[in-house]
Formats: sequence, structure tokens, C-alpha cells
Amino acid sequence: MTGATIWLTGLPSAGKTTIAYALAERLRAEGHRTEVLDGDEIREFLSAGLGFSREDRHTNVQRIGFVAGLLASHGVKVLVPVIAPYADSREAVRKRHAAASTPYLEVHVATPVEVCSERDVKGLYAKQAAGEISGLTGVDDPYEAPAAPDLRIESQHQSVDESATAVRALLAERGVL
Ligand SMILES: Nc1ncnc2c1ncn2[C@@H]1O[C@H](COP(=O)(O)OS(=O)(=O)O)[C@@H](OP(=O)(O)O)[C@H]1O
Ligand SMILES: Nc1ncnc2c1ncn2[C@@H]1O[C@H](COP(=O)(O)OP(=O)(O)O)[C@@H](O)[C@H]1O
Repeated sequence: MTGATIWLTGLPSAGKTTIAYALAERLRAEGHRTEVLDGDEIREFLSAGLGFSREDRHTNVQRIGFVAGLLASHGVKVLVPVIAPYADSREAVRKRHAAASTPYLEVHVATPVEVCSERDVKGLYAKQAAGEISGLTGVDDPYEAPAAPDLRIESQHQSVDESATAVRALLAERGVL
């Protein structure tokens, strides 16, 4: 079975987690070994204690990239719904996968910040607006959008099912399925 890391990058509430779990369910039903490395879970365990400074986000992304690469090298389809706001952090993960000849695909869930802040799944945009938190990605903290992702998803114009189908089609096109 061909393994791969599929990184879903984008702003909070863009739809990364929802798409990852929807696709994971489908891939598992088709018999593919699949894992989701959810940012929130990782921050509770593997990256416990890390915050949201540039340095901590970089460390978080490198740790997740390392684990994803290991799993992928053993034939697992690894879905990674993690913001990964810095281009150099993502590039380092991509390079390590390339060095190990492990497939790596980058999906930009490119939902505009206006839509994300309306969805506000975790209430973070409201908290930032109320001055209760700062350093929120895409609002008062940087998000460096990928210049050339393998796929760009505009989740504001499609259903979850359509978004998951688009990512699945990318995997098929790149010979990962
Ligand atoms: N300041 C700030 N900025 C961005 N996100 C914040 C922040 N504080 C908490 N959160 C919540 O933590 C989740 C982001 O963690 P990640 O590990 O995906 O981010 S990162 O790649 O390390 O930047 C992210 O999850 P998602 O909403 O699923 O993206 C947020 O809910
Ligand atoms: N096409 C779509 N893809 C993904 N999520 C969507 C889509 N359309 C609407 N949504 C909604 O947007 C929200 C995205 O939340 P979530 O997946 O937690 O975002 P993130 O993981 O990027 O923070 C969910 O409530 C989801 O139902």
C-alpha cells in the first residue's frame, strides 16, 4: 500500500479538520490504512507545552511532519489538518519527505478570513475581537499562504463532501491510491 502525507493548511475554521475526517472515513471504508494527525490532539500530547509563537509553531509543525513521514513510509495515508502558517516550516517538512522518497501533498484550504471568522467554530475570532486573545493566525498573526499548493480548496463554494472528493481525486491523480 502506498503511504503519503497529505497536509491541509489554512486558517482556523477554514475546514481542515472536517475535510480530513470526512476523507479519512472514506479511505478507511475503501480499505486504506489511514491516520489523522489532528492539531488539537497533537498539542495535547506530542506538543504539550508549546504555544503559538513563531518558534513553537515551527517546532510543532516539524514534530508532526516527522511522525507523518514515519507513518507514511509504512504505507499509511496520513491526513494532517494543521495550520502550519510559515512557508519555511512547510518547506522543511516537504524536503524531508522528498529525501526519504515519501509522497507529500499540500492542500491549501483557502477559505477567506471573513468566512472563517463567521464560522468561528471555536470562538477564537470573537475572543480576538473582544481583546481576550491575541496572535490569532490570519488576524493579528501571520499566515503565509502557499504559492503553489498541489490543490487549493475554496470551501465557501462547496460542500464538505465535494471538498473531500477533490482531495481524493488528487491522491488518485498522483498515484497514491
Ligand atoms: N493564536 C492562535 N492562532 C491559531 N490557532 C489557535 C490560536 N490559539 C488557539 N488556536 C487553536 O489551536 C489550533 C492551531 O494549532 P495548530 O497546531 O494547527 O497550529 S500551528 O500549525 O502550530 O500554528 C487551531 O485549530 P484549528 O481551528 O483546527 O485550526 C486553533 O483552534
Ligand atoms: N466545504 C467545506 N469543507 C469543510 N468544512 C466546511 C465546508 N463547508 C462548511 N464547512 C464548515 O466549516 C467548519 C470548519 O471547521 P473545522 O473543520 O474545525 O476547521 P479547521 O480545522 O480548519 O479549524 C465546520 O463547521 C464545517 O462544517
